[in-house]
Amino acid sequence: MEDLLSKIIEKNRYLISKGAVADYIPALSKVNPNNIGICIMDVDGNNYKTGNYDVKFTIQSISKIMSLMLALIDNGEDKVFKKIDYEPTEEPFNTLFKLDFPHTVKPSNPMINSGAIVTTSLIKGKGEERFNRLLNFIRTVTENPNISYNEEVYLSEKDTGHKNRAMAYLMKARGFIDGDVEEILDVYFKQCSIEVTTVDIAKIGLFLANRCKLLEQDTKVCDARIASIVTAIMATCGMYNFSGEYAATVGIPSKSGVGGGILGTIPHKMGIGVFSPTLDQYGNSIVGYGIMSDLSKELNLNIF
Ligand SMILES: NC(=O)CC[C@H](N)C(=O)O
Repeated sequence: MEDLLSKIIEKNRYLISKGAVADYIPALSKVNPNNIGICIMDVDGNNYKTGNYDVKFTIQSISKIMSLMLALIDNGEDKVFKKIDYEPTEEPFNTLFKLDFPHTVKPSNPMINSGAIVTTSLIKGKGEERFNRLLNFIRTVTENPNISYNEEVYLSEKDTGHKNRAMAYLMKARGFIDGDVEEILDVYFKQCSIEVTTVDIAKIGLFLANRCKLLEQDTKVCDARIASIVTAIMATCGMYNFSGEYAATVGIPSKSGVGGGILGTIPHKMGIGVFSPTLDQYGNSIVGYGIMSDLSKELNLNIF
């Protein structure tokens, strides 16, 4: 298996130069573009790791599935989806478009930034407590108590996240979010700067695949319904406005982040973590997409 994973990495390495690291968050432009890592964990307890699988990167939008899980635990499905829709969009992840349309009453889905900011606002807790609860939830699911956030990336994003700030204030003005906008944005920026490895995100994928149960301990952290909702939203919205083509060509419910990570989950089977920092025009890892396509074909993982 490791041989196959190494071959897949080498086959896709040429794609590094076809993409670019995210530089709209200045601190992200400093990452080494040449790292490529894969980690796969299945429900039988097998782990396979290759390449730079243990290099840390910022979780970015992959955090949106964790905040969604916690918001669902805190509020229940009905309350959450009163505030955010379940629907895919053909707009990019950072769009403001439609938020001010007269008939719009909520963001399209929790995987684009506007929906994710609303999701974060639904996590219970005051001030630091909200972020700490999310961080602890991520530590529990990854079984990695050392996970923390990257202060430089957090400050860089807080400093330059004008578009996120604009959409958050617009949503506040339109009554889509309650609470203090700056406080909510602060949690959002911090959650995006949490550092993980492919092992950590593969573990999250495995947790979803195992219906919200930690594999080794056989402990149920939350209701299996939450895994079902989150996996469905990953399959339809997880790769932004590339989600349709990705579902048709890869067929693995996945979530990407501009840090270069892609998390895949195959219900009842396995979790996959892939990392390579250069991105395509949608903000998805360009090598990561190549690797996920090859894994899907070689291991027959397409769920559709
Ligand atoms: N696509 C992403 O990973 C976006 C997350 C990033 N922190 C942002 O808000 O722009």
